[in-house]
Amino acid sequence: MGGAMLAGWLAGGIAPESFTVVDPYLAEAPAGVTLLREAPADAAPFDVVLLGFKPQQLADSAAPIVPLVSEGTVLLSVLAGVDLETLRRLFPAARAIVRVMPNLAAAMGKSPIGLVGEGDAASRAEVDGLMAPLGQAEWLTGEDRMDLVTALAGSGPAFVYRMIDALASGAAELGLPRDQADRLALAMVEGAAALAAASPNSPGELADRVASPGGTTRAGLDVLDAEGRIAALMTDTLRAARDRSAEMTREARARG
Ligand SMILES: NC(=O)C1=CN([C@@H]2O[C@H](COP(=O)(O)OP(=O)(O)OC[C@H]3O[C@@H](n4cnc5c(N)ncnc54)[C@H](O)[C@@H]3O)[C@@H](O)[C@H]2O)C=CC1
Ligand SMILES: O=C(O)[C@@H]1CCC=N1
Repeated sequence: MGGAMLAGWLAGGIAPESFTVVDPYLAEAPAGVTLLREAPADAAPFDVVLLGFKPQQLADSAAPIVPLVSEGTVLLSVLAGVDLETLRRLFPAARAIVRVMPNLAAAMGKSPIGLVGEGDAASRAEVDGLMAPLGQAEWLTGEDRMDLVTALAGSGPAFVYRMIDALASGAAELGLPRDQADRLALAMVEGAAALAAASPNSPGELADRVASPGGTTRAGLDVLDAEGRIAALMTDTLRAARDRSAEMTREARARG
């Protein structure tokens, strides 16, 4: 995820020389970006530090980063299920701590981004500026909403990919060659999403616009909508992801 954000920042015109990546395993960093295998022991604190490792690594990986975070540092975390309280306990000096929930489309400047954090208006404006090249950022009114936004914005692409795959599988099952079904399903979703993004109408309205009375689309929508199937499936999917995020938050707190 950190690599996708870095790609988005570089594509947005930020100089590669302004980034330092600390990663013990990453094969290489983009040209001009400094890649270190461990946090530098003697470096001055950074203006912005982004935590991008796995949530389960936080307790072990935080210590070498603590000296890089001072009263002048904005600490950003993309770690799912790690709350502000846990981050503040580990990084007491930070000027501001902000949880950021993007997805991999940040590399193309197309990510939804949920934000929640502490800090003054100046810190928030700084974070808004940093997020601008990555996609559409929105501040959440409470941290309790971050679990759900993690499910929707963070995990959401996987749910959509599963649906594209299911559409192609269904078309293959019904007779199309699989590779052709894959191409047509993907092109259809790309076009439908672009159209919806550019339209003043809601996706719900657009679905009804595609459906001619008594036509093919209505026959298909009737299957999706029967007994609230699609709505219940999506709600259950988001609920499971949201609840796992809440559970991870409790686990991270217990790890300290
Ligand atoms: N994959 C996704 O779409 C999203 C992931 N996230 C969050 O992003 C974080 C990373 O997830 P992914 O990018 O999927 O995992 P990943 O495995 O692709 O990236 C993790 C990176 O951390 C590095 N790493 C391992 N130990 C380290 C250490 N001690 N210090 C510094 N770096 C270390 C790894 O070498 C790797 O490059 C997680 O906290 C996850 O919750 C958030 C939103 C979306
Ligand atoms: O699956 C995960 O836990 C991470 C957070 C959101 C997307 N990937």
